[in-house]
Amino acid sequence: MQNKLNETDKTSGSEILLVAACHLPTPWATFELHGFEEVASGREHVALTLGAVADGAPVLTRVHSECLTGDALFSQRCDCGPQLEAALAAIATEGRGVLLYLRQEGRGIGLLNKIRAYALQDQGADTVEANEHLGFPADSRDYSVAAAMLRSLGIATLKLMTNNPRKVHALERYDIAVAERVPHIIEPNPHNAGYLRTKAERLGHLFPWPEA
Ligand SMILES: Nc1nc2c(ncn2[C@@H]2O[C@H](COP(=O)(O)OP(=O)(O)OP(=O)(O)O)[C@@H](O)[C@H]2O)c(=O)[nH]1
Ligand SMILES: [Zn+2]
Repeated sequence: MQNKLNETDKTSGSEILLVAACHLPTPWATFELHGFEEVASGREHVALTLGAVADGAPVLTRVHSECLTGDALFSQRCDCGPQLEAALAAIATEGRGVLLYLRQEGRGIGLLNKIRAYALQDQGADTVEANEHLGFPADSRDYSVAAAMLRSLGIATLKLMTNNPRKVHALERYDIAVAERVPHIIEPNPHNAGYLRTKAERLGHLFPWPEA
């Protein structure tokens, strides 16, 4: 691990620095936690790995975008928290895998703008309309930093846990191969059913949306 510290990756469009790594015990497994800095923006991202991920075989992978409300505050407006837990559990069951935790909150618009978007949704807008009303695209995320982090960890081929085909294509654009898309579907609740329906109908997510 030590010899990888301070390694940079400029090949994917994002220059990153692997700053430090440590063990991270969790309820599912003791992962290795790798802390990265995105040089241009100073944004800090982390990766959790388990097992020998750099051996060339496809790696069970979750590329998770930050959702403070869902990941840390138990929000039921979205499916992020349960998806995060399910991904860590799946990697632990497999005994090998990686979870990238990317600091692109609110599909890239940031926490406070996401709260603005939620306020508009409280008035009846859907998640796409709310972003557009605020002057943002429906999804501003960029996966070049994800590709750089994967490369730094020695990972080139994924079994990617996602329902979002645009995430698959975005990673492939940065020369990360997705050998398999693994559906990552969470049972809906009464608060997120509309959000999941909009993701299916307007954002192209691949899951059957709940009946109204
Ligand atoms: N702007 C905005 N962002 C949201 C909203 N709800 C969740 N998010 C953000 O959306 C991101 C998660 O993206 P999702 O669209 O739920 O899922 P995904 O990552 O594209 O796809 P999966 O891999 O299938 O989970 C996180 O950064 C959340 O903070 C919302 O209503 N508005
Ligand atoms: Zn969320």
